[in-house]
Amino acid sequence: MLKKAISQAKLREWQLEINDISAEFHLAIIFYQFNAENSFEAICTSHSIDKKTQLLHEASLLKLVAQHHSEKSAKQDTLIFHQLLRSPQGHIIGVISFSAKNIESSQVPLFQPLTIIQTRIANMLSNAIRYQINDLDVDAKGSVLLDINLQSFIDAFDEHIWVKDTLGQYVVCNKSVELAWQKTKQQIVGKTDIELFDQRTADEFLEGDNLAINAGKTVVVSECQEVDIDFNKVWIETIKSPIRNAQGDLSGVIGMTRNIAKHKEAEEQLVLAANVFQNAVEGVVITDREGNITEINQAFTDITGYSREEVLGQNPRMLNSGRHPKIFFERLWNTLLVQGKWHGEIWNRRKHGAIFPQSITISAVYDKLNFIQYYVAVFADISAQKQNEEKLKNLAYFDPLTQLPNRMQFMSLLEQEVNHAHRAKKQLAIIFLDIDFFKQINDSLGHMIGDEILIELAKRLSYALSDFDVLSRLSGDEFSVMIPSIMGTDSVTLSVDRIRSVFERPFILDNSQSVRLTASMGIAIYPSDGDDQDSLLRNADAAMHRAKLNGRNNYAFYTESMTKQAVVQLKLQTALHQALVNKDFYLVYQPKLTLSDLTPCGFEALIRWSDPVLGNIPPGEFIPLAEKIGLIWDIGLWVLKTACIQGVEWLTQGKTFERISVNVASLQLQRNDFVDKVRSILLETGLPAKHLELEVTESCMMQDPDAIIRDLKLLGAMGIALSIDDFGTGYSSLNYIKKLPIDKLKIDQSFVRDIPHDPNNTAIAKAVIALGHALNLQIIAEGVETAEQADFLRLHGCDLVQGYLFSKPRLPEELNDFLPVFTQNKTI
Ligand SMILES: Nc1nc2c(ncn2[C@@H]2O[C@@H]3COP(=O)(O)O[C@H]4[C@@H](O)[C@H](n5cnc6c(=O)[nH]c(N)nc65)O[C@@H]4COP(=O)(O)O[C@H]3[C@H]2O)c(=O)[nH]1
Repeated sequence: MLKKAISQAKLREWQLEINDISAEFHLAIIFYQFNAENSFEAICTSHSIDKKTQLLHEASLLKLVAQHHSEKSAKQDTLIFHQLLRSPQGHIIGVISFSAKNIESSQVPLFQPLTIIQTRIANMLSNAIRYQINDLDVDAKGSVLLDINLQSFIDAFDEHIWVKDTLGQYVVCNKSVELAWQKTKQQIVGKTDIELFDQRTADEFLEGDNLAINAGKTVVVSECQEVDIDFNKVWIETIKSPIRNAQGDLSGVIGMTRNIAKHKEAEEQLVLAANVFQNAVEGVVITDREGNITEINQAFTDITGYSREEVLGQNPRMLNSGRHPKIFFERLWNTLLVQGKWHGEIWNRRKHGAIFPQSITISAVYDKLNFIQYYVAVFADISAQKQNEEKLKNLAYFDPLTQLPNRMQFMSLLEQEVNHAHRAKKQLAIIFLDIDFFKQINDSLGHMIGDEILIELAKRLSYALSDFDVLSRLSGDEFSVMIPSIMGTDSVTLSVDRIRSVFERPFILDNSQSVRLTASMGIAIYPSDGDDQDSLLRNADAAMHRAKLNGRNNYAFYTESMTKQAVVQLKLQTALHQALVNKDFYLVYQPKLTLSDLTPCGFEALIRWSDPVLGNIPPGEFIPLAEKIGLIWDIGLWVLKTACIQGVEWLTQGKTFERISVNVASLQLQRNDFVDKVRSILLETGLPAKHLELEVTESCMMQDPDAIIRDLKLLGAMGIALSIDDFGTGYSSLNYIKKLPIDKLKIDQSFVRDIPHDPNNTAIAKAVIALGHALNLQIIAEGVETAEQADFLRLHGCDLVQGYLFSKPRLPEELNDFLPVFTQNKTI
């Protein structure tokens, strides 16, 4: 893709250059620059180029672009070269295209001028490329003309060059030979080796001659270390080749001795580099500039599991773990292309699927022209290092015995939560827990057993607490719990209760012995008992000590009044759990009447709880608690079933009523099996749906109103009447009221209480009646205590009433006045 447009001024300069070169070499030259759509447009062309040649170039280039810019193509009798022009960072900035005709007749010499042109073009177009074009004499066909004699030619070489005839006499030698042998040409030419050297050396040289003659081709006859005239040790190599005349007869031997020190050095370097490459502990992968793997080392295979054969030609993205987002690799490539190097950590995937972290350095390797040629990545598997770091982190922040956060981690989390609670204006609680008499357990049963108990306790506590609570082991037998975002002391008491339940089961030890434990707890609340993590923990600790003083197996709030409140709450909670089992609940029924003629039309079932110890507890107190501790579902079903059984009993006794209404808590409605439960209770008890009414509160619409509307419609379709209780006290969304399949609105008793004297309540009562009637709903007023209230409601069109004025909620057997008896036998 074209990364940088070339300026018009530069293009004009190149146009002149292109004309110049094409005239010089009789070639067609075009420079293409890609446009934004990544298709190219011709920018500079040589004067001589015709449309046909240009089209030929373009067709061939298009094909090459599709093949990712390979650099040469042949078309018919024309050889077309495409030279990619890259910026020093490796970006393609354009393509220079040039062609020569009649390649059959001038294939070999043509190659050289073309190379020169390529070089020259590259020099012209890229500042990064510096090439010196030699002054070569080029004929029309492009062949290079040389005007030299053999002696001056061989004298130009540093290598020793000589020729011997078939008699073994030297016929030619160059200047280097004279220097090396410390003899003049005249002293050498016409002499044999025996005449020039000692016997051993002469034999050795003759043996080399024979070797080349017998082989019939150029052979290396010796490779050894010698001392040169400057007493430097050098590696030299001697090659010899037989010379034959036009008839094929042997006419002599040509020899050349050359200094191969550089070659040797490079060879040694190569061997060394290859050894380092293969034996490196780090994995090494080399790719070409397109990203195809060209080489890997053994460590790569050891780390990734892939053999050389499996990865050659593949892209390293085959190791991608999917753990890094796209932007990660975009940044990596950006750095690599701009800076030539990238270092960082990457998660890759081994052949067998496991992902692992590696520390990796990727470097771009440039060629002489500063084009990127390869990428080399060197990486180390740092899984072990990561694991160690993780272990160290664990040691610093977690208790090694229980794996719970330690004091340091707890305090840091507490600090964060305090800050959060401060911003959100919320409360949070800290429970400081200490196991009673744990020292005795350690002393009598040993520390191993003590540890076992602590581990088991940590597990039980983690299980009992909610996912949002933070449990930690502070030290020894001290634990702490942070409860973020509490709604008053009630929710803390619930957590305390859950923690206490953990101690109800004995702890079974390895030797099948069992121990019963208790704990003392202290509670501090943010912000009333401390406004930072230190004061909160300190005060929770102080409260725990007070709980211990109060006889252990106990808990205390930092603020004493809270402790009292919590004790009452906990007692109530425990008793409520027992009430269903012990059958301590019963129902009373309050009659509802038609206001116009005061004829009874039904009853509201209301629950009562009579606890043998705590006495009568009003529903206003225990229903919210039952909702909090999740008992409302069971209690609600018990009420519904009991009311239905009562309804059936009245009907079978021939007593008539329109409907019995039952209160439904919003938590009941939120269960998706509520409708099914109602249906099965009606079936089980035999009460016809037309005798049942459900009173729901507005607040039930607060969560998932669509699901609630769907369920209420199902209930309505069954024939059950639905009314909205306490209308006006809460949510009151007309939007939902409009959509709900309800029959009645109930004016809350708080609005009825002061009518007709309180102007606000009077206005609200009138508005609810008007609104309800506008929506075709019946209006019932509850808590009617006075004739004045009844008159007001009648005057303003209220349909139904209930209240102490007519009857208090009563036991079924006390309600005969409100249950007219049918004289005829009637089936239900
Ligand atoms: N001051 C005064 N009060 C009157 C008068 N007439 C009726 N009441 C009282 O007003 C409450 C009416 O029930 P609610 O608004 O549904 O309010 C109920 C209802 O929200 C809840 N509740 C009672 N039974 C159940 C039940 O079975 N299930 C559910 N979910 N909630 C129930 O407890 C609340 C209180 O119930 P209760 O104490 O039985 O109190 C009843 C009833 O005894 C009156 O003229 N003056």
